[in-house]
Amino acid sequence: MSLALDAITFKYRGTTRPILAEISLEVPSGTSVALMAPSGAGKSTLLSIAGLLLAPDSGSVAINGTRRSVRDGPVLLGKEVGWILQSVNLLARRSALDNVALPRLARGARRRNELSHAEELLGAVGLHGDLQRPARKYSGGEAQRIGVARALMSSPAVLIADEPTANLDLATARDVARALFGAARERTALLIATHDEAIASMADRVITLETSAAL
Ligand SMILES: Nc1ncnc2c1ncn2[C@@H]1O[C@H](COP(=O)(O)OP(=O)(O)OP(=O)(O)O)[C@@H](O)[C@H]1O
Repeated sequence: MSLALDAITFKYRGTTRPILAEISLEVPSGTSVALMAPSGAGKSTLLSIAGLLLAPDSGSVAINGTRRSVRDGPVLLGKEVGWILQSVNLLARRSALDNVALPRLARGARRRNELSHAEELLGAVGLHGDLQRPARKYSGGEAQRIGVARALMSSPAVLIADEPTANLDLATARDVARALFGAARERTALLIATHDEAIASMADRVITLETSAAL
């Protein structure tokens, strides 16, 4: 079991009722779960808890069977836990290959191996050809694909995607999502929040959060 949330309850300070109450879900390795909910229902909050950025009031998070807390977050972030957000923040002047490989190179990995792994992952998300072009020359959809490859570079046990296609037009968003699901399959446990039903339907399972009257 790669990601397991058990009875997560969370309330923001100053609010009266929990935004999340007793939420449990499991994302086995190699599978995906899409989280859908109306705006404000707590998707990002739940993702932050799953990604060890925010401590729940009660309940637990386990990654690969080991219970983890926010204290583990800084160590596991970008390694066992990968993130993909709405904006991808690439290094504009560095190549697509460098953007994907740099986090690993910065940790002392061997350049040749890492560049070849980066090329394989960029291929898995549909980017082929000249990967030496600076990142600023890629379109929004292509940049987000580079972000997906970058997040997969450290072979994270868990990949958390918070509305990763929200800044793209509908057709591009769905293409990028297809690439994301394809590349993540068999590599990681993917938990993705989205408002787009077509994207959610690409996941192995869809979970809908009910709106909580938190405030
Ligand atoms: N730091 C905070 N302090 C107090 N309330 C917060 C804080 N962050 C978020 N909230 C509130 O908690 C609720 C859930 O927010 P969250 O961002 O998790 O929702 P969401 O489902 O991801 O929404 P969206 O789809 O619009 O991104 C919202 O009502 C939000 O205003």
